[in-house]
Amino acid sequence: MDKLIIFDTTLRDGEQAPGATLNEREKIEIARQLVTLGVDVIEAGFPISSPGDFRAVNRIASTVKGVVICGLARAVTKDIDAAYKATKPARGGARIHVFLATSKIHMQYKLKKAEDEILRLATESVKYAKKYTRDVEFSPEDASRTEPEFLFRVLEAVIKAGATTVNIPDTVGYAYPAEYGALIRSIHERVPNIHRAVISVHCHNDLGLAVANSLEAVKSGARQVECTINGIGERAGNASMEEIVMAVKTRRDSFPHVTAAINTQEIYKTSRLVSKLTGFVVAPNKAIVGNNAFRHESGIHQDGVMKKRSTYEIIAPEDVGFTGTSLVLGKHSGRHAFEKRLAEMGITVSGDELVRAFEKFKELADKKKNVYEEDMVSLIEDEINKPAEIWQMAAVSYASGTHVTPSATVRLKKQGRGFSVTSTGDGPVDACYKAIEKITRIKTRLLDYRIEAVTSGKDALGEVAVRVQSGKKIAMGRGSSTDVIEASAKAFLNAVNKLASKKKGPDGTLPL
Ligand SMILES: CC(=O)SCCNC(=O)CCNC(=O)[C@H](O)C(C)(C)COP(=O)(O)OP(=O)(O)OC[C@H]1O[C@@H](n2cnc3c(N)ncnc32)[C@H](O)[C@@H]1OP(=O)(O)O
Ligand SMILES: CC(C)C(=O)C(=O)O
Ligand SMILES: [Mg+2]
Repeated sequence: MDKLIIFDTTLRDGEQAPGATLNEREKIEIARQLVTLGVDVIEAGFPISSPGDFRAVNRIASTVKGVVICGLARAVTKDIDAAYKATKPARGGARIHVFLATSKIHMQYKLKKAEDEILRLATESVKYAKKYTRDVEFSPEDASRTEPEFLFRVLEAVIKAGATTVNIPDTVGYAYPAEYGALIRSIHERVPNIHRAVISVHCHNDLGLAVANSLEAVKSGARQVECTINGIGERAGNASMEEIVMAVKTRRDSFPHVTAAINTQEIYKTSRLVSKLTGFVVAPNKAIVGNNAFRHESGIHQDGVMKKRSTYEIIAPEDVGFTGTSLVLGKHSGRHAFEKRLAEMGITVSGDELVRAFEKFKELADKKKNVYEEDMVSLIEDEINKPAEIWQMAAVSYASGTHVTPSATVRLKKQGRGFSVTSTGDGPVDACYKAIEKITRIKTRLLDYRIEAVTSGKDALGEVAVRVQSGKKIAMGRGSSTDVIEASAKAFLNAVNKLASKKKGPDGTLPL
C-alpha cells in the first residue's frame, strides 16, 4: 500500500483567502496542531511576500519538529533565496516549492512570455533551488488549462533538473473529475521520467469539485494531495483536508492502494482552531467538521440512529474527535428521541403523560428554533405535574430610561383579590422581580435568564426563560409577550408559582 502524502497549505494558500490573514504567533499555533494531526508537509508561507511571513515561516521551521516545512517561491532567484533562508532550520526537512504558470492565457497575458522562455525559466529555477535542498517541488500553475503536450515537456524538463515532486494545480477549479483523472494518467504515460518524482495535486473549489478532483487524481496515480483545513483558500477555497482524508478512510474499498497517516481524532480540534484564528466560521452543514455533520433532528433518522448508528452515520463522530450531542430535539423530532432525551435527564414518563408531553413539545418546537433542556423540564412540570397557578398576572407597568431610576408596578391576583406593589431595581426587569417577591413574600435568587425571539419582525414575540431558586427548591419559568419586560415578569411569576406549589404554606406561599 502506498503512502498518501498530506501536504497542508492552510498557512499559505489558505491564508491567501481574503480576510484569513494570520500573524506569526497564530501561524505557529496552527503549525503545531498540524503536526499533532500528522500531516507530512506544511507549506508554511510565501517567504518573499512580506517580512512577517518570512519570520513566521522561519520560526515554524526552527520550532515545529517532525514535519517537512515548505516555502513557496516564484521562478525568481530572490524568491528562492528567501524560501531557502526561511525554511533552512527545519529539522524534519526543508522543501522549496517553485511555481510558474504554463497555460496559454497565463503565459501570454500575465507573464508575457513564450513557451521556450517559460521552459527555460522553470528548468533554471528548479536547478537553482536544487543547490539549496534535495527536496524541490515544481508547480506548472494552471496545469489543468495547459496544452497537454507542453505540460508533458515542462514536467520532463523539471524532473530532469531535479524536481522530486511535480504538482498539477487546477488553479482556477476548472477541471472535473473524469477529465482531471485522465490528465494524471496521461502524465504517467507520457512523461518518460515521471517515476523519479511524486505526482501531487492541488485543486481549487470554484465549481465545488476540489475534493472530487483530488480523489479521482489519487485513483489515477497521484500520491500527494495539497489541501487545507476547512477547505479555506483562494476564492472558493482549496480541497478540504478532512474530506479527502475521511473519504479515503471511509471508502477503503475504493482506495485500497493508499493510506494517509493522519490522526483523525484531531480533525475536529484542528478545524476549530483554524476557524477561531482565521475568523472563518465553519458552515453547520460542512462535511466532517460542520456542527450538524453528526447531528440528527429528524425523527425517522433519530429512531434509525438509536436502533443502529450506521443507518444514518457513515463515520463514527469520535473518529474525527466530535463529542457533541448527536440527537437534537426540534419540530422534526419523533417520540423515540423525545423519550430518550427525557430519560437522559432522569425524567421517566410513559403512557398518556408521554403522549401529552410530546404534543406540547411539538407545539413548542413549532415556535422555537431550539428546544433546550430547561424547556423540556418546564414542559414536563407544566403538563404533567400541573402546578397550580396560585398567583395570576393582572398588570405590569414600568418606567426606565437615561437618568431615571428604574421602577415597576406589578398587580397580581390571588383567589379574586388584587395586590399591587411598586418597586425600584437595577433595571425594569429587576424592579418587576422585586415587586413580585414583595407581593408573594417568596425570596428568590435568579440563577439563569434567557431571552429569545420566537417570531420574526418588528412585533416579534419575545420568550423569556428563567431559572429561579428559593431555599433548596429550583424552578424554571417561561413567559412570552411582544413586550420583553412583561415576558420577563410572566416568566418569573411562572417560576414563583411552581416554587409556591412545591412547598405551599396555608395560603399558598413559601415561608420567607
Ligand atoms: C496560484 C497562486 O496561489 S500563486 C501565489 C499567489 N500568492 C500571492 O501572490 C501572495 C504573495 N504575493 C505577494 O506578496 C506579491 O505579489 C509578491 C511579493 C510575490 C510580488 O509582488 P510585486 O513584485 O509587487 O509584484 P506583483 O504582485 O504586483 O506582480 C506579480 C509579478 O510577478 C510575476 N509573476 C507571477 N508569477 C510568477 C512566477 N511564478 N514566476 C515569476 N514571476 C511571476 C508577474 O508576472 C508580475 O511580474 P511583473 O511585475 O513583471 O509584471
Ligand atoms: C502555487 C500554486 C500551487 C497554487 O496555489 C495554485 O496553482 O493554485
Ligand atoms: Mg492554489
